Amino acid sequence: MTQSPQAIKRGSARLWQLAFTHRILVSFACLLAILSAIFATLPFIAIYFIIKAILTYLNTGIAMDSAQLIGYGWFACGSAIAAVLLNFTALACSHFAAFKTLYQLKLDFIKHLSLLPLGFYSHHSTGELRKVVDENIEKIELFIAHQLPDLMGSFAMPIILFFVLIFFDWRLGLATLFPVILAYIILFKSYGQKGATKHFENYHRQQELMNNVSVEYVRGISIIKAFNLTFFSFKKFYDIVKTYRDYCLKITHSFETSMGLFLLLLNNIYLFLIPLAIMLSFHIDNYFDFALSTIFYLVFSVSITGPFLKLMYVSNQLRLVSTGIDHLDDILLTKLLPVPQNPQTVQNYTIHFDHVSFIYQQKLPLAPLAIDDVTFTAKQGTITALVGASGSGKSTIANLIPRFFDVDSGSIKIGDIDIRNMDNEYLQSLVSFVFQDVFLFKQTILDNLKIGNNHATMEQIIDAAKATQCHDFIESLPNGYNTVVGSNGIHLSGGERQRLIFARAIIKNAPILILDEATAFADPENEHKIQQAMIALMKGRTTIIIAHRLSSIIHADHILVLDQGKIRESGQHQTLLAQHGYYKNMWQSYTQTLNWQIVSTKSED
Ligand SMILES: Nc1ncnc2c1ncn2[C@@H]1O[C@H](COP(=O)(O)OP(=O)(O)OP(=O)(O)O)[C@@H](O)[C@H]1O
Repeated sequence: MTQSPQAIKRGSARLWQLAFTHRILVSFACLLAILSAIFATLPFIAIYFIIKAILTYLNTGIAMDSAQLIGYGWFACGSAIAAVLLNFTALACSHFAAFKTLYQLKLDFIKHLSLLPLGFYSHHSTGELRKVVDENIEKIELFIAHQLPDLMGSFAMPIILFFVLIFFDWRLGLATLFPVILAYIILFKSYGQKGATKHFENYHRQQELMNNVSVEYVRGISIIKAFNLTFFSFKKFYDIVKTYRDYCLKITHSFETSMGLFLLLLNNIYLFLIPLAIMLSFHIDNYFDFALSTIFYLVFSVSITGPFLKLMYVSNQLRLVSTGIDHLDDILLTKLLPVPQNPQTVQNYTIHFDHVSFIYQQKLPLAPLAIDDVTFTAKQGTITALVGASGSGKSTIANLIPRFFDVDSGSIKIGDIDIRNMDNEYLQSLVSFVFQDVFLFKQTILDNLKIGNNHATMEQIIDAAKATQCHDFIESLPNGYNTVVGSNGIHLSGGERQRLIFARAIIKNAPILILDEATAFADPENEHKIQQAMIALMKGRTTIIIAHRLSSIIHADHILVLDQGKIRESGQHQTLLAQHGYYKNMWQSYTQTLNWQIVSTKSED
């Protein structure tokens, strides 16, 4: 089912493409649904003949043929049962096809997500992705399993009705069909009205946005409580809910008249039928046949409403599901990073940036360069520190090395090989990335450490844990390395979690380390332990460290001072200080802040 972007159709065309993925099964389901619709009309025909027999008896006194009447009765029952059974089998087939399609689609989606560049996740929240996976794919399943057979039955029904209605008395038939046709003209006109499609699209997008923000809101509830914020102070959420409500109202208002008329006409067909029957009654010769037809049409008109309402409901759903699919495809169409034809491997781990520029929002004409013509070399086994003000481009440089994004110009090489010429899995195996945000899975500590390397021996794991100052606290836990993180009140401090992540990186044993220095957990004991863990981690690796405290990088082999995406100064700590430039100013501000902390602490004493 995985398709090239060009092969993917949009909107309802795409929905049909998906619906008929399992063509034979779905076609069979549709055929059975149509047959079920035909069988569902047969009891009415039997009823016609039963009424005819009764009226003939009342009119002429000729005795009714009871065997024939019972035959009609059995025919009506048999047809109704056949209609139910056919519908049941149609639904069984459509469900089977739907689950198969759903399964494949989810697999494709998850596979695609796993292949997307990691930078994709900085633009898409978990709430958004969850909605796309859960809701839109579920809607497709619902459409194929239920609504498609309904739609086929509902499409077949008007055609069958047309012939049945015209067959007995074409004038009464047209009088019955007239309000139905009028109802649909009114409804489709309102669908086509200016802005209706836009309202639907906006409604859908707003629903998605509300979903994302509500996830954010729930996640941030502790902060709201801690800062004693009221619901209304969480303005973003409130505004989005309000806008969503506005779109709901807009849609409701734009369809309120047409929908009202639609329902009024469909539910009151007799209002057209009876006056016409009265008018015609003055011009007919055979009252008996005419009365019979009129009764038949009055009975039959009641049963027409159901299928037509279903048709309306299913076409609405079709529109919603199609919009949902477009959102799904927007993600499926996100370009994967190009894969090299002849992937290369490296001989050494020196990183070289050659005139690299990068922009995040390429689609925006005036979007600034996050990285602007950056050139530097981080020699194998050395420590390169990135310093600079917030937004100067430190994280961007770090993110470009494992190809979270591809550069817009220039190149990044590891051991003289352009990273775009490497197999992505191979590149990831070369780099350990240690983020500030520490994320541990709700699994055992051992499992969390083994994420670094599933084949690591217990000895290697313990060695890594010892080097990063984790072993002692792990041993003190009730089940040691088999303690589940977050279970039974087991809570790890921020510093402990940070050190576990360091141990995991050591276990991965990648030759390149990208380290986003943690600024939290800076109490003296923890800081000392974290420093020791960091030294163990950096040993022998080509390290790029995003430094937030200048004191931690004074021994770095190379310091890059960034300013607005450009390298403003570079060199070692002492060399940079001797230049009396930007770095010196940063250093002075930094040391002043430290002194201020000491002074203020003293003054408090
Ligand atoms: N995902 C993103 N989408 C769009 N722009 C981004 C994204 N991430 C960063 N930027 C922009 O790119 C520029 C460089 O950001 P970057 O995160 O690299 O800076 P930084 O020096 O690491 O900042 P900090 O120290 O605050 O983390 C900034 O202008 C930032 O707003």
